[in-house]
Amino acid sequence: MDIVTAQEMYEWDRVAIEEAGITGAMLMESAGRAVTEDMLRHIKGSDQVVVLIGAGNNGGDGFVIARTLLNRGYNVETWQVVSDDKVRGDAKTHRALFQSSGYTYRTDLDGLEPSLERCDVIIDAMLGIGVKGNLREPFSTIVRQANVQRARRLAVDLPTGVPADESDDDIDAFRADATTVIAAPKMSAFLERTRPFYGEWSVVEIGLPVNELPKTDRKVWTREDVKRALPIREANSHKGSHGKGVVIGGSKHMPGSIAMSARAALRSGSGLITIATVDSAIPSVAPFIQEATYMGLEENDGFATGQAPDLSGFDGVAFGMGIGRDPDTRGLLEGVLEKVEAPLLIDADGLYELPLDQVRARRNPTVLTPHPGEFARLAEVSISDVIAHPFSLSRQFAKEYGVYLVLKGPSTIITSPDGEQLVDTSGNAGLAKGGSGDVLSGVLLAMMMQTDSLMEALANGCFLHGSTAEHLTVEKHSMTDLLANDVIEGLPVTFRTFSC
Ligand SMILES: NC(=O)C1=CN([C@@H]2O[C@H](COP(=O)(O)OP(=O)(O)OC[C@H]3O[C@@H](n4cnc5c(N)ncnc54)[C@H](OP(=O)(O)O)[C@@H]3O)[C@@H](O)[C@H]2O)[C@@H](O)CC1
Ligand SMILES: Nc1ncnc2c1ncn2[C@@H]1O[C@H](COP(=O)(O)OP(=O)(O)O)[C@@H](O)[C@H]1O
Ligand SMILES: [K+]
Repeated sequence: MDIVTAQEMYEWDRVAIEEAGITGAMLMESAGRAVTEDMLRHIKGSDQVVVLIGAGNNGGDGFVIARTLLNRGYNVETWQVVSDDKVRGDAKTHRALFQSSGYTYRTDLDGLEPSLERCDVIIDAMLGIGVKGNLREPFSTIVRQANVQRARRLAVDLPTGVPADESDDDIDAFRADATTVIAAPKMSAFLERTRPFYGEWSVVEIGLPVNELPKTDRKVWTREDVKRALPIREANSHKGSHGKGVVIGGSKHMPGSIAMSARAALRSGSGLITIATVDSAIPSVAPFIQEATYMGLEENDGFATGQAPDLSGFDGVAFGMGIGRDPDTRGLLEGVLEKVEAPLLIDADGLYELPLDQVRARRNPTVLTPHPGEFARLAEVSISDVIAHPFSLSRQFAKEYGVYLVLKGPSTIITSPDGEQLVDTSGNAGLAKGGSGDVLSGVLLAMMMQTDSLMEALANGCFLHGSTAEHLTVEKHSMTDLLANDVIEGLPVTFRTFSC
């Protein structure tokens, strides 16, 4: 499923209208009808519905929605919140259709608040992708009034006040319980600051000529994508067919991280996993992971040091989990960056003082898996910049350093060195705990060794990790008590949902 910016959406509309010959009014009719159909899940026959209509085409959709609901016998009050002369083009056409169907709308805004207080459902068709900057009156007052009502709040395309794209503006917007998105999700549905305004969202098809539309290089990675792309275990496979991987990390006082990464990699189908860690950590880790083999690293004061060991013969390497930030570890990291020819994943403390020039110089794939704080440090920007502009900063960074970047968060954005982006929305706040990232690194390492497409491998890994947290918090745990180790032990159920 493509993710669009406002500009890309306008281009799709242009192609539909100018090249495919679908009229704007026709598109608005199908959009309004498709949105109504979707919204009916949230509307009961006895509900009093208020439809709020603005000046642009989002408002035009609102006239179609109001007419469709009225035609079907629902109780609807329709409010155009701008003066008549502001409504133009296709929206004006649909207002005329609304009126010629025998329906009336109100514009006396003094009476709006009591209506909002009385109603059961508020449909927001005030502003869509055309919003610019902070809300002006009367929108800001109406949004404030709507947001405090007990009524269910449903938004058309996107909640009024939420921009479609990345933005630095403060957000004052309609707080939807659910949003019916037209044709394709907009970037803001995945951004930390704007995503909560959407509530639960769904996408409706509106009759755009899908095969003629310019492709975007940004997509949501869905369960169907995972089903198609997950590696299949052939009946006659042997352990070598599924990857021989090594996880390098851990320190005397942090032996747990590397154990979790290794265990997650094994649970995710790796053929063989070697744990490379400081000698002093091996006795505490080994009893818990008998399936792994071990490689001792030289240590100084409990931290790994010395040269990189011989890592030829491995199909994948993950570096950094629990390795600590001791300056003496740097030589080991530099050796790994220089010598490893297999795909190399770097996470956690491995990202702390990462020599980016050396990363750029690598001829083989490098995957970096930062959370926003780690990425801000790597890209030399503030965390609030990362939160506001994760798509563009990720793309810029991945292209500049030639890396696969997995920027973690409630929506995880995976970017290839040529700028293609996949977004994983699985997971929940149960994962906001120490150790979740270590588990993810293990799952990703296993996936990287079992498929030719690194992008698909990374997206599959993120999805498996996140959807395991989702099913565990439904069936067995709460978001409060869920631990990283629970996620590892929950992976088998996730895999089983894909294996039949
Ligand atoms: N054929 C199509 O294109 C289709 C489009 N579709 C639908 O159209 C929607 C996009 O429509 P759109 O481009 O008309 O923009 P939209 O968001 O309705 O409003 C623009 C108006 O808002 C105003 N305004 C802006 N910022 C403001 C602010 N801060 N505070 C207050 N006012 C502000 C702005 O005023 P201006 O700044 O120009 O004075 C202008 O009057 C899209 O989301 C989808 O729902 C579907 O029907 C499918 C077919
Ligand atoms: N609120 C959330 N919703 C969905 N996923 C989340 C949420 N919080 C964290 N995660 C996921 O949990 C993992 C946390 O990784 P990271 O921050 O590196 O954890 P740690 O450093 O504690 O191991 C990432 O995969 C991230 O996407
Ligand atoms: K809207």
